[in-house]
This record gives sequence, C-alpha cells and structure tokens, in this order.
Amino acid sequence: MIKTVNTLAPKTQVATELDQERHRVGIIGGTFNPPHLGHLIIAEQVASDLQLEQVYFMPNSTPPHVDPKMAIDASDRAQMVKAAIYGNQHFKLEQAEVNRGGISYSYDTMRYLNEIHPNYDYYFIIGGDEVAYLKTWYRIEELSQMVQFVGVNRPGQEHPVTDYPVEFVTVSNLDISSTKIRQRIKEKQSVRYLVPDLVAAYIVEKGLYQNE
Ligand SMILES: Nc1ncnc2c1ncn2[C@@H]1O[C@H](COP(=O)(O)OP(=O)(O)OP(=O)(O)O)[C@@H](O)[C@H]1O
Ligand SMILES: O=C(O)c1ccc[n+]([C@@H]2O[C@H](COP(=O)([O-])O)[C@@H](O)[C@H]2O)c1
Repeated sequence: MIKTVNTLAPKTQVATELDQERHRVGIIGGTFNPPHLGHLIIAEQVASDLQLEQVYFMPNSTPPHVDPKMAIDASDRAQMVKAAIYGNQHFKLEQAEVNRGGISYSYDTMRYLNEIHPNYDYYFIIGGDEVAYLKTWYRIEELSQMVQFVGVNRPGQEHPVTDYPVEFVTVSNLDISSTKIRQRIKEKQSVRYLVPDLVAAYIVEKGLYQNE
C-alpha cells in the first residue's frame, strides 16, 4: 500500500508541472470564404517570427461584421480550411465557432478557449487593416486582456492607430483576398496558386461560388 503511494507521488507532481507549462499558440479567425494562400503565408510567417508552437485556423459561424449572405455554409468553409492546412503539422482546425453556431463574437470564443486551455497564451492574428476597427468589436476591453493581438502589416505600411495592445508583424505584400477569388471563380478565371490545390478541387467538386 505504502509502495503504491510512493510510486504515484512523483508522477502526480510531474503531471502538475506539465499542466502549468505555458504554450504560445496563434489563432487566426475568419470567414475563410474561401481560405487562400494569403492566410497560410500570414500564419506561417507570424508563427516563425513569434515562435508559436501551433496556429489554429478558426472559421466563424455567422461573421459579426461581414454580410452573412455572402458566406457559404460554415461546414463547407471548415472543410476547405481542413484541406488548406493539410500536410502542415503546426496548423490545426479550430471548430469552436462552427460548433457553437450563431454570431461568432471573439470575446465569447476566447473566453471558452481560455477555459479549456488554461495553459495556452493566445496570439490572435488579424489583418493590419482590421486593427483600426478593434474598437467596434464586442467587449473589446475584456477581449484584449485575454489575448495578444497580432496585426499583420505589409512592408512599408504604417501601423494603424489603436487604443489596444497590438504586436505588429510585417509579412510579404500579398494582394490576395477571398473576395477576389470568388470574383475570379464567377468569371471562370483560374485561381491556381491563389488557393491550395485541395481547396480548388473542393470548390470544383461542390460547384461553389459559380453563380454569385
Ligand atoms: N492578404 C492578406 N493580408 C493580410 N491579412 C489578410 C489577408 N487576407 C486575409 N487577411 C486577414 O485574415 C483574417 C481572415 O480573413 P478572411 O477570412 O476575412 O479573408 P479575406 O480575404 O479578408 O476575406 P474577404 O475578401 O471575403 O473579406 C482577417 O483578419 C483578414 O484581415
Ligand atoms: O467579436 C467581434 O466583435 C468581431 C468583429 C469583427 C471581427 N471579428 C473576428 O475577427 C476575425 C476576422 O474577421 P473577418 O470579418 O475579417 O473575417 C474573425 O475571427 C472574426 O470573428 C470579431
């Protein structure tokens, strides 16, 4: 009996120490309608600059600030994100917002994720242009205490003015957006090398964005 207790004690101690180890993880939320090479390049370069262990790609359910009619079904967007990150072991799909449904306020999501991963330090990656709009986000004062915002800037671009703590990372200038990709598909133009091949295959298979 005493022997069992003696054996278990050090293991419990090790487990507690491991639980307390902090992990630097990135999270990039978006509509991903569809995901494109810009998203992957941003995530890769921010992870490398800030030494992040993982980056979670998190498709929203109903976006808070984008016309929801423009976004195709969340399950299709999640499938495309899965296809986009395939093969990169540091990239993961985070389905918290898709599973929760409704309007995806980042405050609600990060409160939930911080609860289930208390040893993660989240670096919340957003486009540099979005930084100026942080003041319009739901419960932004509290949200900015829960995450470290990372603004992705283009070379030569000035840091937008903001009242919140934002760490800026300069990433190669990429003139790629989901809007442009949807437009090209509608006009039957190639999107090769703008989206990963597996995403392009999914779009063709499901006939997405043809008639917008
Ligand atoms: N080329 C880019 N450079 C920097 N940030 C980007 C770029 N494309 C997307 N982002 C950022 O990635 C996040 C998720 O983007 P989102 O899914 O809204 O794609 P998007 O290309 O901006 O879409 P849309 O054109 O439909 O608005 C947002 O914070 C957005 O600002
Ligand atoms: O919580 C908010 O009020 C809020 C307002 C605007 C954007 N966001 C989040 O910011 C991320 C990028 O948004 P978007 O609209 O550029 O795809 C995505 O995770 C959104 O849920 C969040």
